[in-house]
Amino acid sequence: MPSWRKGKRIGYCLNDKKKKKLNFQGFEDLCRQRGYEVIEIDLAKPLCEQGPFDVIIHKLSDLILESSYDSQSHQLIHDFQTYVETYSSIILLDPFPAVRLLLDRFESYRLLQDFQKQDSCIFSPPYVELNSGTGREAVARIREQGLTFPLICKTRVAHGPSSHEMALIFNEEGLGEVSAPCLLQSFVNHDAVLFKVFVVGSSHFVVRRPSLKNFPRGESARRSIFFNSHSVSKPDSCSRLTELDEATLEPTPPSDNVICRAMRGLRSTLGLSLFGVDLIVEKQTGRCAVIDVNAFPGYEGVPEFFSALLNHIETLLESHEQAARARVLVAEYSLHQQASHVDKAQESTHDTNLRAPWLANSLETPKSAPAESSFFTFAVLPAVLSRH
Ligand SMILES: Nc1ncnc2c1ncn2[C@@H]1O[C@H](COP(=O)(O)OP(=O)(O)OP(=O)(O)O)[C@@H](O)[C@H]1O
Ligand SMILES: O=P(O)(O)O[C@H]1[C@H](OP(=O)(O)O)[C@@H](OP(=O)(O)O)[C@@H](O)[C@@H](O)[C@@H]1OP(=O)(O)O
Ligand SMILES: [Mg+2]
Ligand SMILES: [Mg+2]
Repeated sequence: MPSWRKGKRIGYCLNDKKKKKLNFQGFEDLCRQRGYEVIEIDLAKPLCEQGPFDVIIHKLSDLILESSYDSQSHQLIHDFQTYVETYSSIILLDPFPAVRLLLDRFESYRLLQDFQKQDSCIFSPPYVELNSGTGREAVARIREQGLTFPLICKTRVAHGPSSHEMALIFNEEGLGEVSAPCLLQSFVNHDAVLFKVFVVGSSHFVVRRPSLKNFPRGESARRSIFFNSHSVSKPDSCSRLTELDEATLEPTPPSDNVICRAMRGLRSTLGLSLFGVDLIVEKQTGRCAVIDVNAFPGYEGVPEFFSALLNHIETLLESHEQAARARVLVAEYSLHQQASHVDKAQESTHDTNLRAPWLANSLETPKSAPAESSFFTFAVLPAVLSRH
């Protein structure tokens, strides 16, 4: 067994629904077969009584969301965060600030807009944020930004049952029915096909799902359509809203190149390992649009999820161990340098019996050490490590 696997403990914290949907027991079994200890974290007990942990997997979106208005949840999240900061070697999948960002569509869509400026391989449809106010203000904002109908209205909060309640709006009158805080996004025709990209570390998996049908572009007299997103884009969704009115060819999935580039960029922009990205292909242009990003999604239709997750964990454990070993070697090298400075100093001060003040404490680092250590880290250490 490699040393980075030996005695390692993987903690997890998922609600019953998530455990059941993922059949998480299968993952526990896989981890135990490879020699890991797996611990289900009980949030009612202090973490220090349940640790130590090398890795923690969680979907604490409910609690993170509640922590902004509920003091008990705030305390739990605060204690959890303090614990992982205290034991900084713990690998947390995923860090709370990165997860928190995805719970707020205002924040995540702003980030997607910035992302498309850096990388034009995908785009994020234009939108306006409505913090408060009436339909009249919504009309003004839409006109100001030059957005055209139809629009899709999404709640600001991106997680939880009510976050999936949406509306399709076809005219200014329909804007009177939206309730802030929400976001109004340009509707992109995409032939009713959604590509869900499920990311696990550096791997990703693409799954095809049903999606909303095409609608004529421009303002129309149609009444707004209210729907729940889970009734249109789950594997077994069966809705009139996903039935195309016209016969069309199957849309071509986004190319591997586009998906790889976009996921690589999003992974580092978001600072997440476990997330899902919803992509659609614009009918008129063939461009690929990102319309949603979810933290730790369902991975439904990805039979490789557990093995990909464990591989990702093992890659992280191995690189953590390498980094720790490198730190030890740098420290040893630094001590060795100090010792040789001592020898030299003793030789040169032998006659007078004088010693440099910093030599009084042999653990004190001489001023030249950082430069030498960094030379050691970048030039010598890789060669040393490759021999270990
Ligand atoms: N800009 C858009 N243009 C066209 N269709 C869209 C757009 N945004 C969303 N949709 C459709 O609406 C559905 C729900 O939107 P979205 O993915 O943002 O909601 P969600 O509730 O966050 O979904 P999830 O369950 O994946 O978290 C999508 O699956 C897609 O069918
Ligand atoms: O079960 P969870 O609470 O994690 O639900 C997530 C759901 O997974 P599920 O498929 O297991 O329902 C995801 O579906 P897929 O993208 O994978 O289709 C997506 O809807 C997320 O937005 C949900 O996260 P939440 O809205 O709750 O933050
Ligand atoms: Mg979605
Ligand atoms: Mg979502």
